[in-house]
Amino acid sequence: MRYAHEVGKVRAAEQALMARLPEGTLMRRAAAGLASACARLLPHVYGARVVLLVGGGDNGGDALYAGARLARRGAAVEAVLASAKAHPGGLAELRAAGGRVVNDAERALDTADLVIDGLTGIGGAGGLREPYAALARRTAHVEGVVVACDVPSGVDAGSGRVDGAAVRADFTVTFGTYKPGLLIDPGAAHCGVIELVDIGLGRDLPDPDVVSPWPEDLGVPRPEPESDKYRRGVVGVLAGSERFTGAAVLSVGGAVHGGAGMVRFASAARPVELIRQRWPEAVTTVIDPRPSALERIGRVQAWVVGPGLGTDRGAETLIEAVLRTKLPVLVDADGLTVLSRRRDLLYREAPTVLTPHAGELARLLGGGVTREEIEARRLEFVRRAATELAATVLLKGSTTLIAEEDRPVRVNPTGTPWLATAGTGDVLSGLAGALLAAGMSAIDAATAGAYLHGLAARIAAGDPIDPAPGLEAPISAYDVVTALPAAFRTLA
Ligand SMILES: NC(=O)C1=CN([C@@H]2O[C@H](COP(=O)(O)OP(=O)(O)OC[C@H]3O[C@@H](n4cnc5c(N)ncnc54)[C@H](OP(=O)(O)O)[C@@H]3O)[C@@H](O)[C@H]2O)[C@@H](O)CC1
Ligand SMILES: [K+]
Repeated sequence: MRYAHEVGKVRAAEQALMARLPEGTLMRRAAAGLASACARLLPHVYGARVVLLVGGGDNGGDALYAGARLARRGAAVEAVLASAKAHPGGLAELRAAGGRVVNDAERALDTADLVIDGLTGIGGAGGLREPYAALARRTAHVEGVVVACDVPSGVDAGSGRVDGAAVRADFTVTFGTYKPGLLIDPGAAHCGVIELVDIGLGRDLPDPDVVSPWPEDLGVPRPEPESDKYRRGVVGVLAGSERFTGAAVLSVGGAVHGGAGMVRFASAARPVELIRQRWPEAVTTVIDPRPSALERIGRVQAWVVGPGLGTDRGAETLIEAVLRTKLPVLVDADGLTVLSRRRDLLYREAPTVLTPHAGELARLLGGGVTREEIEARRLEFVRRAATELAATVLLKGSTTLIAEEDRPVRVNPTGTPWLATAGTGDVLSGLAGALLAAGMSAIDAATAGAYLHGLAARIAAGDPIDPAPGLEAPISAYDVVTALPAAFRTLA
């Protein structure tokens, strides 16, 4: 896992450690890490043109000390000061090493091989003011490599929020621990490649607030030689209606390719007929929306309910029946709309996974919360939703977040903008439901489901190893289903 801590906790850990170390030690460690990362990015340090963008806080201090180190190795280092308060010790060290302060930012940036963005770090608050904002914007036209010190300036370190101008870095060298804003969009998209420099915070850091899994953290079960279809998990899918049939096909597709030992599908006559044709491996039952409907379907280990189900009384009856069982349930799409008027159904003993996008979550939370507010403050709202709705909440978006009360929020590292297309959410519901039925915990099934879904989309859209922008192609939700086996194979 990659671990991230809220800014207040980073500061507390830094203070605890600083109290035991000679003054300035931490900044020197940070600057040494930053300078050596920059040196690796340059073909030659000697003779390279390096420009420092320096704000009035310690982030600027780090940049100045790193610049001094590069100057001592023969780089031509120029500093552009955005504030009259630039770190005095750092400035003195840069000058002593042969670096200089310049006023003509345009000229310096035009010819830079490498730019260190030291405008703001964890102390940045709100949208960037001038002249910081103009300098941040100007970095978009730099031909050299842009390296952000700790956090790309203009990105809110705690949340990833970007309010106006922000640096888009090729590399971000961050200190001590990741910050949530480096892992969550739009901030994440401003970081480029992130390198974590250990400055010794280790034992002073508490449990993380946000984590992002590596493939080896996912714990997706593999069938044992003696596994039969029941042991691998039977997932029940209640989806589709006479009017909406496509969502059912996609959800069952996600479940079939999600490793379920068996998929039981129950719905109205038309979607059942379609599933029989498209997914003959599913066991189907035509049901009426009655409280006793589940009895006819047979035994399952987890339920998926909602995609294409409609939002009428019949859909509500089925959702109520499923949520009254003692089995894990994943509710998606129309199921979420029904739940927004029946939140009473959520307070149950067995695990519930909700998979809303921001609009659906706004409806579920109620109280005047808007989609725009959720999109701007996704971390805060996913946490709040997990607590208020007593469920595992997977909030879809350009970075999918997964929250459960009293646990670090998980950030999904896979995905592609091409995933924002109709029907992909239905695939995720079946996939995560199959993982629930296989015995994974709610948060692990949601995390692994989001990971595999995002990776399958990348595989379908283009090159999964080097997804260079421009080389990817549009995908359909069905392409995501088809690419799921390739996504699973990467976990082997
Ligand atoms: N603590 C440690 O031990 C260690 C800390 N380390 C480093 O320190 C960094 C944190 O330093 P920090 O606390 O000084 O804050 P920082 O990020 O430089 O920002 C403050 C400056 O930005 C300015 N500013 C803020 N918002 C603005 C806006 N919207 N628009 C424009 N300006 C704005 C603000 O201006 P002011 O409000 O004062 O006018 C002030 O000048 C951290 O990220 C890491 O790099 C490492 O060396 C490891 C050890
Ligand atoms: K910065």
